Amino acid sequence: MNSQIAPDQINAAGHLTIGGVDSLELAKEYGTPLVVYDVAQIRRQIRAFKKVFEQRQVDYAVSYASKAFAAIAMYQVVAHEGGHVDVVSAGELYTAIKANFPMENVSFHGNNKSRAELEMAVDHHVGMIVIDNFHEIELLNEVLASRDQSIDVMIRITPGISAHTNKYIQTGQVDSKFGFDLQSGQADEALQKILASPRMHMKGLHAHIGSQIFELNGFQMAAAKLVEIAAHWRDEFGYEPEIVNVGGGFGIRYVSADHPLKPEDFVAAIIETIKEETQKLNLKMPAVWIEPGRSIAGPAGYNLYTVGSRKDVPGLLPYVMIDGGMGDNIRPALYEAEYETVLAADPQAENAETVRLAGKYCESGDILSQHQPLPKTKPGDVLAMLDTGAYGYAMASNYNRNPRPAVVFAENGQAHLVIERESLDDLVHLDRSYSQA
Ligand SMILES: Cc1ncc(COP(=O)(O)O)c(C=O)c1O
Ligand SMILES: N[C@@H](CCCC[NH3+])C(=O)O
Repeated sequence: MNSQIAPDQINAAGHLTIGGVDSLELAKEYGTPLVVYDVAQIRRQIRAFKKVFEQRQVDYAVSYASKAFAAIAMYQVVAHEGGHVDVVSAGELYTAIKANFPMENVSFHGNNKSRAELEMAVDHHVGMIVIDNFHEIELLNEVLASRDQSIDVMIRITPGISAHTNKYIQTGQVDSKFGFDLQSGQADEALQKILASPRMHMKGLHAHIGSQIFELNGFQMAAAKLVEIAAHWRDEFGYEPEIVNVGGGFGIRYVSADHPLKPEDFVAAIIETIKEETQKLNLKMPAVWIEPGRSIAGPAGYNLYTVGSRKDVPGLLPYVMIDGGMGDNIRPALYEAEYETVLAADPQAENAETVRLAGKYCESGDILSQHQPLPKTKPGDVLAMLDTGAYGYAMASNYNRNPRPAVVFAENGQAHLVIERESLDDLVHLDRSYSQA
């Protein structure tokens, strides 16, 4: 029995439902592999984050880190819930623009924003640029001057905290490509440059220590560090930040061995730390911004796959092959990420064996799950992999020229196609013939 499946997610036929829609019907109608979001879960999590701030009467923004899953429909849901978003590329910004997302609630991040990206952000009146390096300060000044405009900015600092998570998704340690270093005085220098620019309105400071973090301690240390810098800036430069942005990174449960705090409990503890530290240092309580990606998109997502072939080797775990794989979810291959999977037709069925769920890509590393207990499956059975909503479709590729899956939003018993499945023609539509002499 899978503890992640709530009893009300099983319908009278015994099938898994997502957003009140039968998962087998979804597979039949839209085909597999298919990404399905339970939209109510997205809303619930954004609301839970907002509530933590509202209960404490702290000014805030819940800024969804849209790199976790960016799609017009997703920006629309976040806008409807009153969230902000952070974007990290022209492509994410363009998608937000297409969704009519309120530009004043967009923050633009990135360690190597191009001039074209900064121009796009300025021309669309993006609410906040999170400045990452000295080159960007110069570029942004030039872009603003060329348009006779000004913009709100924050400084991203590297807090010097090594979060306990996969090293590929740590970002707060001293040796990181993101943000201004503290010890060497780079952050102070950046502040002075920005304060000296009449076109940049300095609003606050930002740190993000990494992703899929379970320990509270790292977040509290980062929050305390940000307040310490705020006090230092006040004392040294007469500048007091209005906003402290603590980033995202709140870990979620992928498998039953994971026991993270609720995402909103991480945030509650962070707010308390900021309150205590600002009181100690006699600072005004700043607005607190968070940037959760995974905790909003992850648990809401399900990947549906159809079982195909199978390979049994005596003494080894069988391979059960599915019609997707590393092209729609690179995380197991990249981070040894783990997931749980159930049989869509009977998610609480007795398990009969432990298998490896292998994708269809020409890579031995294309194994989505190394040890998944399942009932005995047969070709044609639909499997639902849980918690795939963050960095799954967002990191999808066309490796082996496989089309990327469709994405469906399910809510109140209704399914809506929000990203079409790529066609074979889509795969070649950028190709041009080469006429050989
Ligand atoms: C600056 C920044 N903010 C927010 C996030 C979102 O992190 P997560 O999806 O772990 O909440 C990331 C990704 O790690 C990030 O780099
Ligand atoms: N893509 C990573 C998270 C990176 C977050 C981006 N800063 C993951 O799947 O876990």
